[in-house]
Amino acid sequence: MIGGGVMGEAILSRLIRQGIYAAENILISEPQAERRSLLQQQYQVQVSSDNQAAAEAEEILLLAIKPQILSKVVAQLAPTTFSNSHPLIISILAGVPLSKLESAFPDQSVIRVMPNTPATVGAGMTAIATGKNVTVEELNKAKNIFTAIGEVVEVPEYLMDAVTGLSGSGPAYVALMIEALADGGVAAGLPRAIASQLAIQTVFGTAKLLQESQLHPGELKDRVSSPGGTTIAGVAALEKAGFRSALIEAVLAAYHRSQELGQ
Ligand SMILES: NC(=O)C1=CN([C@@H]2O[C@H](COP(=O)(O)OP(=O)(O)OC[C@H]3O[C@@H](n4cnc5c(N)ncnc54)[C@H](O)[C@@H]3O)[C@@H](O)[C@H]2O)C=CC1
Ligand SMILES: O=C(O)[C@@H]1CCC=N1
Repeated sequence: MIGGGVMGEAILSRLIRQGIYAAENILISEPQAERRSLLQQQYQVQVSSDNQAAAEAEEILLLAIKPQILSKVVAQLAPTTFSNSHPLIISILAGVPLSKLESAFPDQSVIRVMPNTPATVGAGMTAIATGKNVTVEELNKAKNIFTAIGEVVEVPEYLMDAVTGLSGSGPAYVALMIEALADGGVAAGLPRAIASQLAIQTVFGTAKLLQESQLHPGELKDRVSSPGGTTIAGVAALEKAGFRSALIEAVLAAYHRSQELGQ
């Protein structure tokens, strides 16, 4: 793995916990010394400050750096890096298209994925788009990795920026909503800890109910909204504040930023 940050850690921690990879078979190249020691102490993975060491992986090379520095990182790898090894290259970089990845790693199998941070607890959502050199076996290997940390969906590459805007960035939108729900509870007199517990479990429970019942979200909203009751008063306040359009605009803003990052 090149890049041992938030998302890299989310993925490796779950893969180790699920027994998909043994810690000793994972090498993370990461320039921040404090990140290296945290990853080594917490997960017993191998760490290095040398990307070349990580790039010489035998099976999988997972790129988990910021999209803005991909070119710099690739330029620093030896031209002979892949002369003796052909790892499956998996990129989690927002916005970076397969065309750019394949020109950075000519003749290598490249897969573009968009995971998200709930992968840490095995509840991730990952979309996969495959490059032109990828075999069925390699695709299945990538699917197995990301299935171990949550749900997986295969999409055509042109949808990956939309995926990034929704599920890639989505945990931040939901966290913001949970924080605001708890604030509402505190405003109504609840102690912070109880307000947070109520907010988190309400969002978790509603998502679980929708996932298992296959109900349309609008149907669930109607079932909760008793005539003349409390819920419809809250829903009316949300509609007045443009809650829906705010979320739609958030996804679109992140989608457009993902497109920009891929330029
Ligand atoms: N944070 C998230 O929820 C998600 C992030 N991603 C993608 O994951 C990638 C990493 O994002 P985060 O983990 O959030 O960022 P981060 O900043 O937490 O992690 C990036 C890591 O790369 C390291 N780094 C910097 N320069 C480097 C170099 N030259 N060589 C090797 N490592 C270097 C940094 O020290 C840092 O630890 C990005 O491309 C992002 O688009 C994708 C899905 C979700
Ligand atoms: O904010 C970002 O750019 C990354 C990609 C999706 C979630 N975090």
